[in-house]
Amino acid sequence: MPAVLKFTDVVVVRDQRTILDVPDWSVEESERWVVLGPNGAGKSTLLDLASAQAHPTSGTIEVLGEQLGRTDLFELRPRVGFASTAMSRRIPGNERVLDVVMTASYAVTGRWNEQYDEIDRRRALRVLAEWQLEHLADRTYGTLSDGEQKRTQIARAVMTDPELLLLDEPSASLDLGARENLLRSLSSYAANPDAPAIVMVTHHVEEIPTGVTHALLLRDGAVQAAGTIDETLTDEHLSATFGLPLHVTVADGRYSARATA
Ligand SMILES: Nc1ncnc2c1ncn2[C@@H]1O[C@H](COP(=O)(O)OP(=O)(O)OP(=O)(O)O)[C@@H](O)[C@H]1O
Repeated sequence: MPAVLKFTDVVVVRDQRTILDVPDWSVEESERWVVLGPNGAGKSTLLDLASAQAHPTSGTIEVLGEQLGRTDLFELRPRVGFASTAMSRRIPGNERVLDVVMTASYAVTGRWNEQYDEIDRRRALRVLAEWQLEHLADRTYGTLSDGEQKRTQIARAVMTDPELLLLDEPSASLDLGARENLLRSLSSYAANPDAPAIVMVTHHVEEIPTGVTHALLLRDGAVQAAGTIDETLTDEHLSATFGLPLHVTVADGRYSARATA
């Protein structure tokens, strides 16, 4: 079984500056990764590569066993679920929530003339129910709260039954209750052995759902540490990543961090 994601000697250069340098990183099917790092560390760039939205300047990337640059992206992309604020901005505000989720089957945003099967509709309704959104199926996307929009983005990302799920800051900007509810949903989704491999980006260790197995820490485009979450999310690695002395605590599978000086 090949790795779900494999980066080898990957370098991304923009404006003559190296914004990402990942010599060796792979994600296996059963793994759930969190990618942490300060603003500008290269986290979104990493997800753009993993979702086959961008190519590296050098190095090789294999997504679901297919090497970028040697594969048909239109076949590959539907196999990868991707939820991010950038994707959210492409969703028309007047689109019905059910359609936002259903159009994922056709890799489009904004309903046009596609013919949808009853099977797509039933699946979309099931996915909406799984993410506690069924009561909002007929609402328009633009009228949803931030928390409801985040859930809808994730529902859309899982609609195609992806083999890899990428989440860019799924709980950013949510209030405490909405964040905790979303983290609970993500934890139970991740706990299902049939769930795909997950790579989730966040700025805050408090936003890591229970069940995450691995962590990749980035600073200025470079990997500070990567591996199992308990070996990676240490005081030493986190302090080096964020550039100040930090103390990490874990309680019931949830992490928190605070400055020590
Ligand atoms: N097309 C581009 N041209 C020039 N610089 C770029 C380009 N895309 C990204 N960058 C720069 O690369 C760096 C990494 O950006 P990226 O968005 O991946 O970081 P990030 O870790 O996701 O940041 P944040 O947490 O603020 O979202 C930043 O300094 C950004 O300004």
